[in-house]
Amino acid sequence: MTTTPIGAAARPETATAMLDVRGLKKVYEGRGRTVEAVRDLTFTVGSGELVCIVGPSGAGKTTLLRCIAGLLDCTSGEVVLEGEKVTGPPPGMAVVFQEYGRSLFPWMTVRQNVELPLKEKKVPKAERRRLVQEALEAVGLSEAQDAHPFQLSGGMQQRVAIARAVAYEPHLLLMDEPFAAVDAQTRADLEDLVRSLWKRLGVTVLFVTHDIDEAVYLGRRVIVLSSSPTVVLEEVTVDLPDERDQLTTRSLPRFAELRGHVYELVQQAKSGHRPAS
Ligand SMILES: Nc1ncnc2c1ncn2[C@@H]1O[C@H](COP(=O)(O)OP(=O)(O)OP(=O)(O)O)[C@@H](O)[C@H]1O
Repeated sequence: MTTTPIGAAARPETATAMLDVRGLKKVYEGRGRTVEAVRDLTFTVGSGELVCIVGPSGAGKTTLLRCIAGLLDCTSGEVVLEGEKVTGPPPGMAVVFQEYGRSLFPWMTVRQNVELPLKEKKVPKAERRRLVQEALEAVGLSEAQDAHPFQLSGGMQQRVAIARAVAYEPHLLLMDEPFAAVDAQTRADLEDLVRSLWKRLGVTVLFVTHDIDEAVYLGRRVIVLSSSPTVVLEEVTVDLPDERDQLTTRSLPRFAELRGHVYELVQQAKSGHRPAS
């Protein structure tokens, strides 16, 4: 029985906006085909928040992340990061993709992979060494720094990708279905890793996932997208205790209520439901 209503989240009034997505629209055009992937998306992510985005397959989640990351031009609307309009990959952002196998360089060691963006950022050598060491320790991979990616499990490779993003000291960390390709146990461990890094480093995280349980477990807020052409269906506040662990949190009645609510929204989205404008 629901005792506390679940509803649209209040905007984080107190938090400074780290990310502002305003009226974002993306239409793909080419080869005589036009696809309106994202119709009109507006939302804010406050500094230090961990926000998850869920939506049906093809809802435009990857398109949205690519626009935020400055890898894709939006058709209209804008993305503003820390007050600056995004027109290309911004310096304060790091992205972790689903395909860790393709995002790591196989000929480089773990340490070299993590260090590479820092070299590009022209971080001095001693500072680079410290950042790489700290990031590898944070993801539990200090021992594997001289290994090559192919010598590691999928979960460990994804930890390397996370370490690389963390070492870069981003203000905003974008994660695009980062755990979709790992087994359930590894996924649970990586979810806890993301929460602990988020709490420890104070980084703002925008996490895209297909998995409703994962979104509710990780986020303080879940933004549910409609099916394509995409708009925000609802922003759900996750009012679960901040101290989360896989067993206790997932057994809470409130967790079940929130998961049920987000599940219903995603089902509605699949059947083409759109919010009243
Ligand atoms: N480069 C492209 N050219 C044309 N259409 C595209 C392109 N990339 C994506 N699309 C279309 O845009 C829509 C949204 O795709 P997108 O990959 O962003 O969705 P998604 O929510 O990330 O999907 P999934 O959850 O299945 O990964 C889809 O209809 C897709 O076919």
